[in-house]
Amino acid sequence: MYIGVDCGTQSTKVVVVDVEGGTILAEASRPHSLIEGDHGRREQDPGEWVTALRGALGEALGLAAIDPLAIRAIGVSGQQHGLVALDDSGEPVYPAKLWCDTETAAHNAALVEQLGGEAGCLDKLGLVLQTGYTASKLAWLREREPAAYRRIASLLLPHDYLNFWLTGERVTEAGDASGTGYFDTRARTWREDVFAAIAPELDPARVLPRIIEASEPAGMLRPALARELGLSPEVLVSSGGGDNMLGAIGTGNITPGLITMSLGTSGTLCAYSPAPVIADSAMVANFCSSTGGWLPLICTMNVTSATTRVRELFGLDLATFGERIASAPVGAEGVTALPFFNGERVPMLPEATASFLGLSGANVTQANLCRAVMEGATFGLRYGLDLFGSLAEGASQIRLIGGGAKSPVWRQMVADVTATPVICPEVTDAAALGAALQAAWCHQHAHGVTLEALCARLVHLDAGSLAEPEPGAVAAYREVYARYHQALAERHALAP
Ligand SMILES: Nc1ncnc2c1ncn2[C@@H]1O[C@H](COP(=O)(O)OP(=O)(O)O)[C@@H](O)[C@H]1O
Ligand SMILES: O=C(CO)[C@@H](O)[C@H](O)COP(=O)(O)O
Repeated sequence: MYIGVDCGTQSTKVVVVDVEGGTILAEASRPHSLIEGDHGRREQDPGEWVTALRGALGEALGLAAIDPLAIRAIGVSGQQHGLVALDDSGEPVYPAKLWCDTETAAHNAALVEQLGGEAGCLDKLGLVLQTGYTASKLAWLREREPAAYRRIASLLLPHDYLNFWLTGERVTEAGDASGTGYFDTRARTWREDVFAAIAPELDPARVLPRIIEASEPAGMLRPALARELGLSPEVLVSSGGGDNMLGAIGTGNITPGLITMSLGTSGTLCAYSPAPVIADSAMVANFCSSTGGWLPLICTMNVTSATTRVRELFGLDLATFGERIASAPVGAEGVTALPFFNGERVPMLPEATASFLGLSGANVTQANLCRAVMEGATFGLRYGLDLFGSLAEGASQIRLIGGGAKSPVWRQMVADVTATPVICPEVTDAAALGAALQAAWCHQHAHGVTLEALCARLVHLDAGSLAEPEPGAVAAYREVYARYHQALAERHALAP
C-alpha cells in the first residue's frame, strides 16, 4: 500500500492505493487559506500545509480501513514555484510567496534583462524566466524584507518542505527544481552563477537542497512522526515533485503522445518529452519531468480562481453555476471575458487586470457572464495549446484533471474549443495518484518494477467522462476564439 499527497493551492489531497490490487482505497482533502494583498500578493503559511496533510492523511487512512503498518512509501506532489525560505531552526522566515503571486513582476523583468534577455535566459537556464517562478520571489524578499532575507538558512519548494517535515532531509529533484529559475533544465543542475546574481549574500552550497534522482528516496519517515501517525518507521518518502509533474504520472503521461490539461487553481498543459525542448515561444517552459525526462508546460494563472470569483459574486453553488453556463449559447451572446484577475502568465501579462467586453443591455445575464468567464479561462489554455505547436501534434486525446474537470459542461467546452476528445482519470486528484505511483516506483524499482507497469495498473480512465468535440460547437468556437484574440489586441496590444 502506498500514500500519495498533493499540496495544491486550495487544498491538500491524500490518496491511499493498493498497487497489487490496482485499486484506489481512499481519498481525503483539507483546505488551505490564501493571504491576498495589493499589487498581486498571494502567499500561504507553510504550517497550514502540514496541518492539512495531517488531517487529510488521518482521514484517508481511516477510510481505507487498512492496517497503517502496511504502508510502504509516501510520495508528495506540490504546487510549483512557491518560495519556502527557512531559518536555521527550520521555521519559515516569511510566508511562502506562491506561483500565482504577481507582486514580483518588476523583479522578474529586471532579472530577465540582467541575464541577457530571452536569449540569455535560454542559454543559461534552458527556459525563459516568467513571473511566478521562484527566482523573482527571492529577489523581492531580498529587497523588501531584508531582515527576513538575512535569516535564510535554506530555500525549499512546497513539496520539498513537506518532504523535509516528513523526513528531516533537505533535498529536491529536477522536476520541481526546474521551476525555480536558478536551475539549468537541460543539465539538471543548480545554476550557481544565476543564483549569485539574484542572492549574492547566500551560499548556494549551504542554502539550496541536494538534488536527487526522481526514483530515489528523499529519506525515511522520521521515527517520531511514524509513531505519531501509526505508520511503520520503515516507510520511504520518494523524491516527489511539482504537481504538474506528478499529475503527468497520474494520467499516464510518461511517454510522448499525450497531453495532460489541468483545470486547477491554475490551468496547465503539458506533454512528456525524452529530451529537453526548445520551443518557439518563451511562454512554453522547458521543465523537467519527475520521471527522468522533460515536461514542456504552459501555465495560465486564472482558471478556477477566475470562475470561482464570478460564481461567488452571484452566490451560486457549483451545480447551479454549471446549469447557468449550460443554459447560455456558445459565445455567451457576444460577451468576452479576459479573466486576468491577478495578472497572467500565458498570455504574458503579469500586471494585467480582468475585462468583460461586448456587454450590451440585452446580453448582461448571469448565464452569459458565467459562460464568458469559463470560456475566457478555456481560451487561455487554447492560446497555450497553439504555442505548443509541434509538441501537441499527434496528441489524439487530452487527459483532463484538476477540480474543474469534474464539470461536464467544462469538459465539453475544452473538447469543442480544442477540437480534441477529452477524458478524465477515475481518481479525483491525479497528482496525488501520481505521487503514490512514484512512491511505489521508488520502493519497487530495485526489483525491476517500472513506472510504466505501475501506471498501467493504476491509471484508470473514466469512460463516462469522455467528451467528443461536437462539429457545430467547434465551428462556432472558431469565431468566438477569434473574438478573444481581437479583445487581447484591443485591451493589451497583443497581436493575434
Ligand atoms: N464541478 C465543478 N465546476 C467548476 N469548478 C469546480 C468544480 N468542482 C470543483 N471545482 C473547482 O476546482 C477548484 C479546485 O481544484 P483543484 O485542482 O483541487 O485546485 P488546486 O490543486 O489548485 O488546489 C476549486 O476552485 C473548485 O471550485
Ligand atoms: O505555476 C504553476 C505551473 O508552472 C501552477 O500550475 C502551480 O503548480 C499550481 O498548481 P495548481 O494549484 O493550480 O494545481
